[in-house]
Amino acid sequence: MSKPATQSATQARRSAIYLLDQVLGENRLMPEILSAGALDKLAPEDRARAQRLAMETLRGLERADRLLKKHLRKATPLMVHNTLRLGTVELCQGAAAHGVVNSMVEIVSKHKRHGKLKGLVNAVLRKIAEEGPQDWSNLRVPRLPKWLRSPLAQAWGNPEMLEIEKAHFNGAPLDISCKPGTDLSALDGEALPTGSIRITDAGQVTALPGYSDGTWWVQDAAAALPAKILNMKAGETALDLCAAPGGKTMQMVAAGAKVTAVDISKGRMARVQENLTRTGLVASLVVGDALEQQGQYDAVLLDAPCSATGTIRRHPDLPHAKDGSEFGQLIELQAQMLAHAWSLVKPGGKLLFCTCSLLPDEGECQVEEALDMFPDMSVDRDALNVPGVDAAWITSEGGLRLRPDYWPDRGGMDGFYMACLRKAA
Ligand SMILES: C[S@@+](CC[C@H](N)C(=O)[O-])C[C@H]1O[C@@H](n2cnc3c(N)ncnc32)[C@H](O)[C@@H]1O
Repeated sequence: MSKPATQSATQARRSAIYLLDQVLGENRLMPEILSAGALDKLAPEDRARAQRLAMETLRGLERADRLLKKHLRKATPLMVHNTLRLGTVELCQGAAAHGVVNSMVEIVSKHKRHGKLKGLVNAVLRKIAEEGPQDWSNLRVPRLPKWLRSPLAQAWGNPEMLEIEKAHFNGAPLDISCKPGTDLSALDGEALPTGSIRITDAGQVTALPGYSDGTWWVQDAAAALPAKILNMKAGETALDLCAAPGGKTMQMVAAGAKVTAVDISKGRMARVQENLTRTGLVASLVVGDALEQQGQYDAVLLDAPCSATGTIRRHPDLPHAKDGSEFGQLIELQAQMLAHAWSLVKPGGKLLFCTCSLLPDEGECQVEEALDMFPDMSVDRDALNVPGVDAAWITSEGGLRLRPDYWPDRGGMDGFYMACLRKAA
């Protein structure tokens, strides 16, 4: 028998609070917490709801804290604070007050150590229910923490930074890539200029038409561009060096290329296999280090590990769980990977370097340095001539810079950098 709706909503909220405790207290990223099985016992709808609630709270955290500050005179334990933050975000986004307040009071009252604070939760959330929704919309768009805001504002400018933060706050729609010739009209989405299909308020992905037929897969419109730019032809060989979960591998296989997909993570490679099985596409899979691969390929695609700062719209946990201390190591690894990837490209072949980062050090600068280092490397500017690419996105060294504040009326795109590098024949 299914649980009553209120019980199920409270369960989802309790799990959302757990996710917030882990991100904000233990500096863990949501995918890491989820892959450790944190929500496995929940029904799929409750699991989706818990994740959505935690993400909405992280997006609105600055506003929630500003509203709560008025009502909290003493420091509250993190779990109780996160309960109040979640309650505040839900109330300010229009959820029914009695349901939210009762549920949050029940969650805290059952907590072994903090049960005695249920009165505080009740009193504060009742006040927020009265005044919060109006105050909420007058507050500024939440800003990134300084450690990340400063380098990004320096790279793109202060007004642009505000637009990027607006895009982060708005979250991301669902974008879809498909096999060539697929009819996706049943999805009722918007056809984007670059060829992806965009669905707003998609709900559960696995319930969308065509999911089980495997004709399409989820892939942000920006993330779909590297393989479009690489433009593989039937029968050509390609090495996808950091492949999981396999979006770009699937695009290249669907174009007819013979693809070898490499990823260092066995668990993430299992997701590539699942995706290939569902879509009926075939590639050779190698679990291993990109730096240890050998051979010669018509094309190499290097989607290097990076700060992932271009994906904050979909991963609002990132600025809260990280502090930028690993950036230096990542930049060094990207340079090593780029150099090794270059050795795997046949004469006359090409390397597509990309990162889902907003930091020029992980994009433009990597390519500028590689061009200085390798005399047989040049940028293939003609490769950027694909439908929907705006000339304003092309950088001085010949790469493509994408930012979350582009396409503002369409719902934005992930931040990405990519360049197609051609080896002399
Ligand atoms: C940005 S994700 C790749 C996304 C993928 N290209 C797609 O389109 O679906 C980066 C991947 O690099 C992998 N990775 C990190 N270090 C690696 C290494 N030394 N060798 C191979 N893969 C690595 C990670 O496991 C992760 O799956």
